[in-house]
Amino acid sequence: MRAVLALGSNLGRRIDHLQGAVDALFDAPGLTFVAVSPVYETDPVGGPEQGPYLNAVVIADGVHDARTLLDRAQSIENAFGRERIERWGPRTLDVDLIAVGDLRSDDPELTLPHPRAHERAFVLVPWVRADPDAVLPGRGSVAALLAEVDQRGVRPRTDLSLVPPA
Ligand SMILES: Nc1ncnc2c1ncn2[C@@H]1O[C@H](COP(=O)(O)OP(=O)(O)OP(=O)(O)O)[C@@H](O)[C@H]1O
Ligand SMILES: Nc1nc2c(c(=O)[nH]1)N=C(CO)CN2
Repeated sequence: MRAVLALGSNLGRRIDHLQGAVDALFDAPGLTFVAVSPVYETDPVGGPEQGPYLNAVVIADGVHDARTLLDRAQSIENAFGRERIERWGPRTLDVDLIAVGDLRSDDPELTLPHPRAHERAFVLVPWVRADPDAVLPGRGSVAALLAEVDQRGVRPRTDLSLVPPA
């Protein structure tokens, strides 16, 4: 299956955290790199007052089990010093599973597709750049969803970029 992951960071060396996540995701055998989006600087959505995020999307193939991928995403977050203090609070690294194939799940531990992806410009804008034909299962084309969201808080950082894993 193909998986779409959203990366975010608003603490410390933000771009290094995003690059570290890309590298760590693919550093063990199993996942195949498909694409990485440009990097965007985004106004924080929800939570306490906090600094701007860098956000990007990465796409991987060869996923056999969504739960294993979630475990991997969470251990990568932890390796980058992620502390869970409050909901939607600032973080060194966030790795969210946006979609895994056509899987649908309403398990709170792993909800698929991600329940807020369709309304988040900081996910949809990079995703459509990584895959112009992207479809969010159950909600249709990402390009069409984008027309419904406010994109003003999402700015390209053309001076930054993520390199595909070695
Ligand atoms: N699709 C998903 N991707 C990542 N985590 C998920 C998903 N669905 C459910 N979860 C659960 O959400 C819990 C909280 O995750 P996290 O702390 O990253 O939330 P958040 O990033 O602050 O907020 P949001 O869920 O709005 O992105 C995790 O422990 C995880 O089990
Ligand atoms: N701009 C922006 N805002 C957020 C983000 C994020 O990655 N970018 N992540 C959140 C929880 O997942 C909450 N708010």
